[in-house]
Amino acid sequence: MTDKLFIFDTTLRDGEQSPGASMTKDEKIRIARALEKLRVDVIEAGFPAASPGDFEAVHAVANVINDCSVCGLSRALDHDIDQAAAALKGAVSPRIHTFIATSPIHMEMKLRMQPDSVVEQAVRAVKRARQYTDNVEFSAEDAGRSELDFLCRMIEAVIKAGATTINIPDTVGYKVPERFGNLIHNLITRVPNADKAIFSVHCHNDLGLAVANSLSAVLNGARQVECTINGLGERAGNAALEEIVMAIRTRGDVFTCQTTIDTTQIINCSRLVSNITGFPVQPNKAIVGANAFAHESGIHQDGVLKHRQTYEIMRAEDVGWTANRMVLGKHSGRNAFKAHLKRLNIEFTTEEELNAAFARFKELADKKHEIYDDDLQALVTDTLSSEHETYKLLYLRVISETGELPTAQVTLFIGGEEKTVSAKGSGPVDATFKAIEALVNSGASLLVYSVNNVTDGTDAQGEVGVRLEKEGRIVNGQGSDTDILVASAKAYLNALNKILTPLSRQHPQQHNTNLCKNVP
Ligand SMILES: CC(=O)SCCNC(=O)CCNC(=O)[C@H](O)C(C)(C)COP(=O)(O)OP(=O)(O)OC[C@H]1O[C@@H](n2cnc3c(N)ncnc32)[C@H](O)[C@@H]1OP(=O)(O)O
Ligand SMILES: CC(C)C(=O)C(=O)O
Repeated sequence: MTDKLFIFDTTLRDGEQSPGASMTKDEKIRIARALEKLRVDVIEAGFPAASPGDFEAVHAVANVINDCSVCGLSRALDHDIDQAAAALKGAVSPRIHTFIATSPIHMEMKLRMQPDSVVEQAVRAVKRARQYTDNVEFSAEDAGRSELDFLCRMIEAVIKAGATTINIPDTVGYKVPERFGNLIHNLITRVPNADKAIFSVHCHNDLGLAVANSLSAVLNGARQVECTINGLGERAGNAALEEIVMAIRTRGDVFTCQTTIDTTQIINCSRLVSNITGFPVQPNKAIVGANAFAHESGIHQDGVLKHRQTYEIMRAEDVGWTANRMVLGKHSGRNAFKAHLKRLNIEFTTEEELNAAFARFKELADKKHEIYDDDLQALVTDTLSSEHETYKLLYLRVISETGELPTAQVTLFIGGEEKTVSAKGSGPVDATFKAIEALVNSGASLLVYSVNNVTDGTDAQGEVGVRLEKEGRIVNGQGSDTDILVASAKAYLNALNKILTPLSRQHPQQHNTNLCKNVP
């Protein structure tokens, strides 16, 4: 007998708390649609009380998703709960998720509240949420460092108040698997009304143990796991959805539960999230890394050729990698192009968008031999995100020679007019950015510049990510092209187009000093 493990995806909420991963409403809708196809059970779409932009984004997601529950996070405060309820209006299955910290350090130092008042506030919050929906989740923030007796008391009280899901977060990623599993076991056996709720876990990856802790909890009775695509999330991130799901599926001999995830959608979701946030997936990342199913050494190749399972415990196709590729190139037509996009779950709402993407595809195919899925994803992101462009690149010429400062000549389309300028810089990218700034004068500062090749070979598309900051607001921009300088200019303009448009979501995090901002 197996039972169901619910998958609660929080890419759009905790994932978005990654410094620099803020998403616009449209980006959240695109990811939510992909998560619906992946068949997650719950999509946590945001924190409606955080900003008007996030409220709108949660509302929009709630109104386009039909096949899974849509959830909004709120503190244990009337105002936050009312905002969450209002944002979720129209959802087929709305869930309000309310939380309050239960560890001594959080209660004393952060909330500055007595434990009794914390229980009272939690009960009040759950009751208020229940006035809006019968699908209410309660989280005991920092449960991983909370005292067991107090946690039992709190959980019993909030279940009695109407919470239907009890989430046990390891908020700071402090637990180790055996202890975390024991905690879940103890809670489920000690709380008298535990059978009236589903126990859930939400693990952070500060010690690289988020997935291991989540799985240990599942072995001890947790039946919901909160996780994110690519493990995105606050600080070192959350448990990676793809790793949890594939571990449960691959080790059916160990786990007595199953998810209802369509695993073939995993790669599409991973690429989409990476593309939108500008956070690349490391090649050796489990399941979704480019090398996860690649074999390089002769002995491994020999083994796989003779019998695949000698070196593979999962099938690449089962998570959405294509085993037999239909090659897309400059001789391909619109139907093949559309078929590839359909497989990637990319849909255009208008014929113009499709035509623009097809024209860009043809341009790219003229420059490189083979177009891979990542190329398409990058190219389409460019097409979809160019809708609201105030600044558009028309022309770029960069001269770089030994012993001389590089010069960039840039022509931009700004508010209906073409404008050209030249500027020198310490490197070709620096010259390009300086020339753009000479025309735009944005006042933004560059926090991060990164380059990745999207596909292999010297004809690969380069994908550039930049992060700009202006008056505390941080945005990411992406651009892709076979010419790294053109990709850099596009990424910079993409970020400028976001930062100079009205604020959709202000991220609380101001700086990320771990990332490099040296510009060549
Ligand atoms: C572990 C997690 O991931 S929790 C979720 C984290 N996500 C976010 O913080 C979302 C983005 N946050 C925000 O936009 C803002 O912090 C807001 C809108 C939520 C609140 O902003 P502000 O009202 O300016 O408060 P600020 O963020 O400075 O401080 C948080 C306040 O909430 C209180 N608080 C924190 N958690 C809770 C809770 N669960 N229930 C009730 N109050 C809480 C704090 O004690 C503090 O109260 P104080 O102002 O009386 O000292
Ligand atoms: C609000 C809760 C679920 C959380 O994000 C955490 O504790 O990490």
